[in-house]
Parts: sequence; structure tokens; C-alpha cells
Amino acid sequence: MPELSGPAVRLDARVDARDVELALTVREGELLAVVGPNGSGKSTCIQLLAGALRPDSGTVTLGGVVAAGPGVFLPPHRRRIGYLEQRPLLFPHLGVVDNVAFGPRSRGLPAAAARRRAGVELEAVGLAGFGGRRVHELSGGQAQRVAIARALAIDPDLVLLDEPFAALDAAATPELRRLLRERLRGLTTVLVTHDPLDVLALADGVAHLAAGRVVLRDGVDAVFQWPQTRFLADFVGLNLLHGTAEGASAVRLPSGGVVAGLAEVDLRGGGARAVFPPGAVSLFRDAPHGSPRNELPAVVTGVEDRGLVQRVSLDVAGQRIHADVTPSALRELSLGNGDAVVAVVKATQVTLHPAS
Ligand SMILES: Nc1ncnc2c1ncn2[C@@H]1O[C@H](COP(=O)(O)OP(=O)(O)OP(=O)(O)O)[C@@H](O)[C@H]1O
Repeated sequence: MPELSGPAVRLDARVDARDVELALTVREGELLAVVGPNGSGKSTCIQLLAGALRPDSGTVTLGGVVAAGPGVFLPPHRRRIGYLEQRPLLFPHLGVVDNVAFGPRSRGLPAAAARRRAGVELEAVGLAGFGGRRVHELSGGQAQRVAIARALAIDPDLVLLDEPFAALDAAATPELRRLLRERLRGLTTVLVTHDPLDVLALADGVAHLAAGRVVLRDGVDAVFQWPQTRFLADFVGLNLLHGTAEGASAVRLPSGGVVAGLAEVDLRGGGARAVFPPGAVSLFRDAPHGSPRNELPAVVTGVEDRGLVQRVSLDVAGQRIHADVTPSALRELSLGNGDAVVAVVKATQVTLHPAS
């Protein structure tokens, strides 16, 4: 079979007035998370891809087609892009099914076929039977599901997600993340987010933007274990251990240890990650007897004074985690680099995620 030529998305474009110059590629079927501080260029990135903004120089290539470049500019409706924003922005004068059918219809599908397609998409987001509803009869979470159905009903070449859960109440978010994870499988996607859990649950890779430039492009595991910038370290703020799923509620590390936790999504075997905050880790010189908790043999690789807490960096058989301990606990343990310790974490403080 011939190799697919080039990435699904290639952005290499400059917007003079914003001093934004972004260069990045996204592989076919990859979900790339774009993160960065306020004003770093995340929205500009989305606008360039969507066709809401024309670059002053450079090119935007989508599926091998130049969408923007010297003498070329495809407006949004000529790009096959599924767009999901913080707010669902449904047409208030149309019913649910017509909101979803609008895209396929305006791309030339006959009315009946477009409505059939809309029905399939609504069913896939758990809203079978909601087609006849009015938009104002939906909850915030249901409206966002309709927006997902609408975004995917056009068979997009590229899906853009701009803080898709930011406006939802926290209780609705895990279910929607699960749904998006399932619905986006195999679709090339760019996700802008301020939430590390979105990155964990959805992303294959991460692009870190600062001052209008891509300063780092890395895999999710690497970003969590070895954040290369202060921003990323603060952004992730969580420990991640990579391994393979062991049953429904544990991850087996390559070194052999097992970390039990709580799984939001069915792990289904294969790669899996255990995630927990540094504050959930206690350190001991020797394994505490009879503890039902996760115990991980580790070696101290550094101690950083963070004011109220001391952040201890630990090597767990080649993977890195952090423990936040009080200054007095650190003094009691009198820890130094190279010391062997046992890191203990309660299973209820560990969440487990499938690794894509
Ligand atoms: N409409 C605009 N006109 C001129 N400059 C703009 C405009 N929108 C954004 N900028 C500038 O472009 C740069 C990138 O902004 P952008 O909105 O892309 O950042 P962002 O990462 O999305 O920020 P946030 O997290 O606050 O949404 C910033 O310096 C910003 O001030």
C-alpha cells in the first residue's frame, strides 16, 4: 500500500499584528492538545485552522490541500472542520435534529438523508429520541452533546475543540470526556485546554505555546513525567505512572509493581496510566507493615523548597514522580539524593486512564 504523504495538518503561518508565528503538524488520526498561558496564541491557532483568520505569511495545509497561503484562502465553510467551543451555540430557531442536519444539508445532502444522518449522530451521543426537542429544552450538558453530534455529522477532516468542557458544571464533564474520547477515535483533532485531565483523557501529543510560538511538542507521558518548562510543570501538577492494565482497577508497571486505583473509563487491557497528586504520596524509609495501600520502591533524586511543602522528586524504576511533604516530615526522614524510600499512595487517590 502506498504511504500516506505528509501529515493531516500542517500549520506554518504568521499573523503580524499579533506577533504570532506558529509551526506545527498533526498526524492523521492524532489528537493534539494545545496548551499555554493566556495570550500565548492558542485561539489564534484555532482561528488559523478554522479559517476565521487569514495569515499574513506562511501556509495552512489541511489534508494535503493548501487552505491558506500566498494567493489562496479557503473560508470556513469550504473547509471540512467540526468545531466545538465552550458554549454549544446552537441555532435557537431550529429543533435539535435540524441543528445537527444543518451541516450535512449545507454540504449538499438531500433533506431526508441529512436528517437521517443527524439521527445517527444524536444516537451516538446518547440523545436518541431528543431530535424533536427545542434547543431551550436541553440542559447545558445535553446541548453540548448536540454540538458534538453537529460537529461530527459533516465527516470532518479536522475537529477543533476549544475548551469544550469549560462552561459545563463539573459533574457533567467526566461523562462528556468519555463520550468525546469514544467519538473522536481515529479523527484528526486539535484541542485547546487549560485542564490537564482533558490532556490525559483525550490527547496523544501536546504542543506548548508561549508568546505566539510553539516552544515544545511532546508525548503525553513525557509531558507529565518530565515537564520541560515551568508552565508545563505547573500545568500538569500530577504524577503519572505508565504501565499496562491489570484487571479493571490496577496498572502494572514495567518494573513489576502494581498500582491500584479508580478507573473512570473501562481500561480494556493494553497501555494504562495511574495518575495521582504529589500531595497524595507519603514517604517511608521502610515499607509500613500491613498497609493496604500502594507501595512503590523509589529513589530520591531531588528536593525543592516550595514554601509550605517540600517537593521530593523520586525515581520509580525509571519513571519520575513527586511527593509533597511537610518540612518536618522531611527533617524526620532526613532524606538526601540517592536515598531509597517507599512511596505510599492510597488507591482512592489514584485515577486510572487508558493510554492511547
Ligand atoms: N483580535 C485581536 N487583535 C489583535 N491582537 C489579538 C487579537 N486576539 C488576540 N490578540 C493577541 O494575539 C496574541 C495571542 O492571543 P490568543 O488569543 O491567540 O492567545 P490565547 O493563548 O488563546 O489566550 P487565552 O488563553 O487568554 O485565550 C496575544 O498577544 C493577544 O493579545
